[in-house]
Order: sequence, then structure tokens, then C-alpha cells
Amino acid sequence: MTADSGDAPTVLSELREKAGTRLDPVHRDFFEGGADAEIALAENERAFRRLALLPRILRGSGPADTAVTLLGDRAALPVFVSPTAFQRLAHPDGELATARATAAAGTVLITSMASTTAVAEVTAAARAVRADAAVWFQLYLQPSPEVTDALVRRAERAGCGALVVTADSPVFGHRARDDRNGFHDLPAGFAAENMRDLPGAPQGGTLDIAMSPGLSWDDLRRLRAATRLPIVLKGVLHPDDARRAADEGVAALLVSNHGGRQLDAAPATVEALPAVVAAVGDRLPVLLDGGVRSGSDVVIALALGATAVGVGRPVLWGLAAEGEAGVARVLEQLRAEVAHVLTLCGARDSGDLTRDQVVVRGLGVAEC
Ligand SMILES: Cc1cc2nc3c(=O)[nH]c(=O)nc-3n(C[C@H](O)[C@H](O)[C@H](O)COP(=O)(O)O)c2cc1C
Ligand SMILES: CCCCC(=O)C(=O)O
Repeated sequence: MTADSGDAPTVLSELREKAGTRLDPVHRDFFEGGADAEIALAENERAFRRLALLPRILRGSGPADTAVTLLGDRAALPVFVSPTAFQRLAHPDGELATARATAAAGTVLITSMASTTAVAEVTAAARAVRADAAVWFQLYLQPSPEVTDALVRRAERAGCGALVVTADSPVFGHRARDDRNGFHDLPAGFAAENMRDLPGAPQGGTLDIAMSPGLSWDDLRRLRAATRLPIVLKGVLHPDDARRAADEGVAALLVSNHGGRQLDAAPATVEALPAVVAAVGDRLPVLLDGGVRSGSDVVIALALGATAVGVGRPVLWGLAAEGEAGVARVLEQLRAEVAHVLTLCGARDSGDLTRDQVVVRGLGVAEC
């Protein structure tokens, strides 16, 4: 009996299991793994389970509307696809399958700089499904400004609608599973396609993605001056950094600990969210990713002030298990669950949710 454990199978957990049987175990470890003891990885999911939703009743809210606006783009659900590297290791169609399914679901795709498909092909695949599909480009600022600049031009030319700058990776996280498996390079036949033909790249080859502890707010300012695209800052956890980012003119923040793959002592993202929302929630949209596995998780984050949330691994599970159809199933399942949970909470849309509707399990409910 597992009735009281909260571990009943779901569509997502079944896709995860199926993905596990299909993937090369070394690649499964790369996708599933986190940094060091994998505490942040586990806590991202557990923290949602420590929270409960206080529903409101008899509000006559009618059918739920799950749509939100993200930097001017309409998303049919408050869930976007977070950037994940090397998707062709999950399925031969890789990033193209993810792009098509995400466009069909009507939400935002953040495509990784470390993709195994070039960004122009990713945006073309999304636009073939939906002419106004929103694709944002995730960027690791490179120590060489010429290289960063070339990547930005590439994303602009491909028609990306925003740059998502990942700032939680001054060095690469220590991944024990990858060390054990000796997984440090893409297998033959796969490459980080966005890194081809950049200044300094070997003829016909790719440049390695650099992570640099020397990056600072000055580099972000330089980037802002070099592009008209809005900038989303990914990896914000400290409220003072959130304030600084807002002062620097960033368009949105993404509260993230990189899916527990960088600083293992980082807090669960849903536990870091309220302080960031309190600091800047009235100035710019605050997004979150990490551990989102159900409509309840999404609605908890929205009630705490997030505008939308991202999913990383669930998309990889769908992709590895069933390709484009699997990614479509993940997004449709989350959309349906969000609509259902909103209705059960007496909310027509995320704007009806309030902070007091999220309570910590085991502590009772405080007076509002
Ligand atoms: C296999 C894998 C690859 C990732 N690659 C990137 C990346 O290239 N760039 C980036 O900013 N974040 C990357 N991330 C982090 C995700 O964008 C996201 O923050 C995280 O996966 C969210 O947590 P979740 O997997 O629990 O949904 C990666 C995560 C995973 C699991
Ligand atoms: C250079 C590849 C970066 C991938 C990444 O961000 C991750 O594995 O978490």
C-alpha cells in the first residue's frame, strides 16, 4: 500500500519510468542527475510537497483560464519549457521535437545555447507549427565579448524573442554521476551546434562553452547595450540580486537553482521565491523553475507570486519516452491539471490567487 505516501503514479512519473528504460544509462544519469549529494535536486520537489493550498469556495469563478502573458507573448498555460542541453541524446528528433510540441501547446520555449540543433532550425521548427511561436534563447555569457556577440546575433537572426542569461554557473557544477560514468563529452555525431563557426572556433568544429567566475554586472550591462532583445536573468535566488537586476533593466527574473545541478546547498526554489517576489514582484515578472511536477506545484508557485514556471526534466522524460508526442503529453497534462486545480481553488485565473492560500503542512493555518 502506498496510499498515504503521495507516490501514486502520474502521467509524468510514467513517462519518467519509460524514459528510464529507453535511455542509455549514462545519458539518463546526465539528465536526471544533480550536483554533489543531490540535496538541492531532491529538495526542489520535496519543498512543494511541504506546502498546501487553501482553496476558496463559492466564488462563482466559472471555468478556469490558464493563459498568461510573458514579455508580451501570450502563453496558453503558465508553464514554459526551461532550457536543457543535448536533447538529441534523449531522442533522435531532439530539440526539433521539443520545439514543435511546445509551439503546438502554445507556450514559450527557452532553447539552450548547448543544444544539439542550431537555434535557427529550432525557431523554424516552432514557427512551422505556429507562426507566432515564442522561442527565447538561453545564453551563457562567454569570457570573450566577440563570442557572446556572435551568439546574440545568431539568436536575433533566428527570431528569438528574448535572451535568458544563466547566471548561476560561474563554474560548472560537480556532477558525481557523470564523473563515475566518465561522461564529459558528447558522443561522436553530436555537437553543440550553436558553437560552430564562432570567433576562435576550429575550422568546421565547435568552440567549447566556457563558464567564467569573472563575469559581473558589467558584462550584463554590456549585453544590454548590445541588443534590443529583452533579457531574462536565470538563476536568481537572493533578493538583493533581484533588486539589482531590476535596477539594471532586466525584463524578468527566473528563480532557479539550475535543477539542483550547480550549488548543492542552494535552497529549494519554491522556498526562495517569496523573498524575491517581496523584493521586486511589483517591478517585473518573476518566473521559477525546479521540481515542478504537477498542476498543484504550478498553482502553489503562482499563488506565491510567480507569473509562470518552467519545467526541465519533465520535458526530457516526455522526449525520451515518446518524442514529440511525449513532450506534447507533458505540457497538455500540466495544462489540464492547472485548470483543474485553479477551479478547485475557486480561482478563474492566476490573478485570483493570493499568497495566504499557500500554507506549510504540519504547522496548521494561521489567521489571515
Ligand atoms: C539535463 C539538463 C540540462 C540542462 N541544461 C541547461 C542549459 O543548457 N542551460 C541552462 O540555463 N539550464 C540548464 N538546465 C537547467 C534547467 O534550465 C532548469 O533550471 C532545471 O532543469 C529546472 O528543474 P527541473 O528539471 O526540476 O524542472 C539543465 C537541466 C537539466 C536537467
Ligand atoms: C555546457 C553544457 C551545459 C549544460 C547544463 O547547463 C547542464 O548540464 O546543467
